[in-house]
Amino acid sequence: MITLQGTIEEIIYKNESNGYTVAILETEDDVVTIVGYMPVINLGETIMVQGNWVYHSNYGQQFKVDTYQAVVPASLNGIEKYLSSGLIPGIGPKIAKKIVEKFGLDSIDILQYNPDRLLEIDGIGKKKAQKIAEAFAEQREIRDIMIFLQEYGISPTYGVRIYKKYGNETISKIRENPYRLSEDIFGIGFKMADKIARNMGVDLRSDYRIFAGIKFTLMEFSSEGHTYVPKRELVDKAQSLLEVERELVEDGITALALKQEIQLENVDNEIRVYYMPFYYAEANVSKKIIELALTELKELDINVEEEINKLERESSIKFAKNQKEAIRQAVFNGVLVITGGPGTGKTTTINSIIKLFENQGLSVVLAAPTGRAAKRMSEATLREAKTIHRLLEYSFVDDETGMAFARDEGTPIDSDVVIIDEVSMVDILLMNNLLKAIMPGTRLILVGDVDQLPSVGPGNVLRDIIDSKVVKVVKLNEIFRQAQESMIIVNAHRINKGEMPFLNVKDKDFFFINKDSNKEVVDTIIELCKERLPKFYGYDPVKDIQVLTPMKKGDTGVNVLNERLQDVLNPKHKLKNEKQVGESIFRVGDKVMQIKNNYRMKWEIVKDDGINEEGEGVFNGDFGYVYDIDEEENEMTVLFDDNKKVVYSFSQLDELKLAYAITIHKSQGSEFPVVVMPICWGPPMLLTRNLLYTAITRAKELVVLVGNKKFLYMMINNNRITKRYSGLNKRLHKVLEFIKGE
Ligand SMILES: Nc1ncnc2c1ncn2[C@@H]1O[C@H](COP(=O)(O)OP(=O)(O)OP(=O)(O)O)[C@@H](O)[C@H]1O
Repeated sequence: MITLQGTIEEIIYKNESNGYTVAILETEDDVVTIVGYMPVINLGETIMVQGNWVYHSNYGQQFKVDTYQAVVPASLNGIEKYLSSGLIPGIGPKIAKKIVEKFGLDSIDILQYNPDRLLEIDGIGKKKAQKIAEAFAEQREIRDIMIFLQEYGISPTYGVRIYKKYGNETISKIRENPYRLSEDIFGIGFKMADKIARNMGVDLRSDYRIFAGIKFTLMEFSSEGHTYVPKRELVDKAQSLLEVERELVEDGITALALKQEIQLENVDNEIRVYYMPFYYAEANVSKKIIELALTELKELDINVEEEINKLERESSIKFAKNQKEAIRQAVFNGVLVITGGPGTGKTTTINSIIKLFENQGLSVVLAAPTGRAAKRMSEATLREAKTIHRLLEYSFVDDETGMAFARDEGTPIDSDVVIIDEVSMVDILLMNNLLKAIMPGTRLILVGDVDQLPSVGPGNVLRDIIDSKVVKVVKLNEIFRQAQESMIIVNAHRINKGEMPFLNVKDKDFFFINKDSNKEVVDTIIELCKERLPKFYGYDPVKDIQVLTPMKKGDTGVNVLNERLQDVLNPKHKLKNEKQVGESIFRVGDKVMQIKNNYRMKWEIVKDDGINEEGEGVFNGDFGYVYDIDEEENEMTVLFDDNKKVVYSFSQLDELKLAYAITIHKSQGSEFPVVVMPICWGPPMLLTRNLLYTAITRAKELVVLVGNKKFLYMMINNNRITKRYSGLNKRLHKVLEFIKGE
């Protein structure tokens, strides 16, 4: 084994996910290429490497690194390069130069032991000095942890996430039970945790392993939307994952049930296995729905039919029979479901219900599951509508508890009527949290289109409640004349009934462009967004047009479409900063979407009058534009709706994705002026009628489908509504029977 020491002059290649690096090392008397797994080396850093010389047929002589250690950089040049590499947020090339000019070879020591002295540098104030000191300390800690993780084959991308979760307890926590990684870290599944554990010598048949494998399998079922899984299926799947005897899995399930981490339930001679939170949620939702439905309401001293006539006169419309029925039932029921497709008058009905109650002096609150849906509800009713999370005052409590809902049984929502829109998107956990905060005697009105895709999270809440028939349901089914003008609405209803849509009717809003190959489809979509739609209809290609696709991967998936659309709609430009994250590039001006809820992310609205507004929370599905990329500070600023400015550190950029194209699943609850969608081959599990229905009902003004009609027909005929294991319907009946004493 040979040892070399030198400074990293250049990083030629680095695979972010596994740490494989090719770099140029300048030693005292030579310049050499080094290759190997070195996840935590940085430009300008001085390192000592151990390994051997190898000969590569294309690249010649190289030094293959087996192990390496960092050495505190010894030269002024080395220190400056190291500090300016972007490793420490707050220090960019300019500040690095100043630090080295001031402190010379002591620079690193000053950062480590005496960061107060940074104040001596022009341009560094107290706040900035503190930020740099913290970042430097964290960087040191991360380095030790990364090296530990690297020994067990964990890539740097995950290393950072693990560190964020466990902090300086990382090493001890993983040593104690490596399987916790699969529960705690987004992106680490059982298989990866298992590999690490096996590397550490954990036994194949250990309890930790069996429990983790069972819980992981159960979570996989829930990520497909199931609230429970039949025990047989769970054992089959967990056994093939764990590769141990069946009895061990069965025993593991019993042990977990005794520890109350899972719940077993015998229904019609089938044992159902629930992950605990879903069990509690399902049980509470059923109890609460029945309780709300049966609680006697404070009677309103009105003649409902007269009120309805009055509302008709005031809004100069004649309600359809079912609209009247919905208004009537809203008065008499603790729980009412109003369902219907697009253009069937849901919004008009809600507006009338709100007016009726408000006229009687009752308070009404409005909410919807996503920020965008809440915004639309607010625009349609001219009243404040919140996200359900906001309504329940979801917020940070303390480090131990994390985020929690402040509104619950103890501090319920203070309102006589609660109306929730887009309920098809609400999963069992959120429904449970919502119902906890609703007092018996409050009227709850759930509005939604049951034919949309079900919630992303587990459960089939709206459908189960409707199918159970235990509460009043009014289905709106008349498409009003005004709505009939729109082919989007007419076709949405046709598709929902399994009929072919009317395509390319002159002067209408629903078009199909025939293209056979995937390449032609993508080329046409690009051309539509860039040229045709802006030119002929005046649409803004980025703001107004949304490309929706069923798929993430493949020729017509979001990744490819985004790359192509970014290329033409926001091309590379020397004045536009860029930042590469994984496979994609963010560029100033790009359209992006937040892909997970981050309740603690700070935003600021900068107003003309100089009084700025501040708040917290950026949510899954929020759209924004890249406003600034600052290499010096390692930060990217995004401008969201209402001019909310949010600053992301580079390490948070995995919360954002390019959004010229998004998946149909991610589009739920949003609306766009124009929807463009590829119609191509894909797995039948995915290409379903309600996926197509959801996509086209997102468009307000224009739909353009591009592809092969064969696949359009295939989607319309594919009425497979993927079965979800959910016990809510049955449970609602059980609770009702119990209360009635049957
Ligand atoms: N009773 C009625 N008579 C005539 N027109 C009506 C009536 N009710 C609603 N409309 C009109 O029908 C159209 C669709 O109604 P509305 O927006 O309430 O439906 P919606 O179900 O909320 O639709 P979407 O889900 O697409 O938002 C609107 O233009 C509305 O003014």
